[in-house]
Amino acid sequence: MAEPPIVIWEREVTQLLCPADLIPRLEDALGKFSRRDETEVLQPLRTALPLQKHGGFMGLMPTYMEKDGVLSTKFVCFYKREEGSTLPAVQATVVLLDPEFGNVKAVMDGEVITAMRTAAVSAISAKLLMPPQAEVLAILGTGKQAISHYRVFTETFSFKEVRVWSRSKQGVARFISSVGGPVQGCSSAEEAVRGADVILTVTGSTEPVLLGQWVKAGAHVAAVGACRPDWRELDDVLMKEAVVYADSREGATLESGDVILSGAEVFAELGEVINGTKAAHREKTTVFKSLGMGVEDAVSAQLVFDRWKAKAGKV
Ligand SMILES: NC(=O)c1ccc[n+]([C@@H]2O[C@H](COP(=O)([O-])OP(=O)(O)OC[C@H]3O[C@@H](n4cnc5c(N)ncnc54)[C@H](O)[C@@H]3O)[C@@H](O)[C@H]2O)c1
Ligand SMILES: O=C(O)[C@@H]1CCCCN1
Repeated sequence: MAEPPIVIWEREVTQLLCPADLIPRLEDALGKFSRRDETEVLQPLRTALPLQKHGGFMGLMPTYMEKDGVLSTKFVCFYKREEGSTLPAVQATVVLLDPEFGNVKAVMDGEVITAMRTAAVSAISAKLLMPPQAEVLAILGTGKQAISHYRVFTETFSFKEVRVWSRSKQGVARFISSVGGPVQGCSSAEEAVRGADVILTVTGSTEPVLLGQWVKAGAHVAAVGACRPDWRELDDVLMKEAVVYADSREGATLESGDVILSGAEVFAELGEVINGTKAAHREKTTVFKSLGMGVEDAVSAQLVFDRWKAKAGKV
């Protein structure tokens, strides 16, 4: 009889995950994914079940890493929320299974995993693609992803200036008090991004919030929101001018409104740059379109599980 699954929830996941540990594991996972070796990473395109009545979707994100012995699925519900809504935009749970016996080993909070791994992958895109001596970071959006991105980026890089914009002044004020570090609130997205070397779009917007005419030549944009074919964060000018990278070429061409509706070509996956099979055009304006992948959740959940067992003396 298999042991009942352990439950590892938000506080413990937060204590067990840190960017310094996550980033190398995610770089390894992105490279394995882009090699398309099914014994390394088996990750079908996620299922997105429409929750019509509530303006959302339930995503099912299975991943199997045969060589590493990792089997997981993330269940994630994500919604387009109206301004002033107090409902969460994203709710997630990650299940880690034993691939040989099929039993569930652990059930974990997916909020912290999603927030941390998404920010860590954006940081990997910046490591590879931002201009040398990048000094100014601009963040558009002030929610969960904005906070995790602020924390990972300020731990990983040393920017001289960090700016933030939100569609509400209250959002900016809440963000500044949440992060507890140096950041300048801006009254418009244009004010935040003009002259910035790295721009993070982490909004729930379905229309462009970042216009190409505001973006400095050679800047790097990590676009995290707008993960549906008819949702946008970036305008056509930026998508046409930039060299576009993605976590998954298939994900971007089937799920990203910024790619689909602009007709932009995906030049490379981050994993291809990590594997050395595609160039990092740091000298050009670059966009990393992040959709999110199950393999990122799988390696994050395995790290949490390993750390939990070590802490409980169960290695
Ligand atoms: N790429 C990935 O792997 C990944 C992972 C998780 C979430 N996401 C996406 O990232 C986005 C942010 O997620 P979150 O968890 O931070 O959500 P959140 O609700 O915590 O924050 C959303 C932020 O966007 C702002 N916003 C919402 N609608 C807007 C609009 N129309 N114009 C301008 N700003 C607007 C909100 O004010 C808030 O500051 C969502 O679109 C979510 O689906 C992507
Ligand atoms: O990969 C993820 O976790 C996110 C969930 C929200 C929609 C975009 N993808």
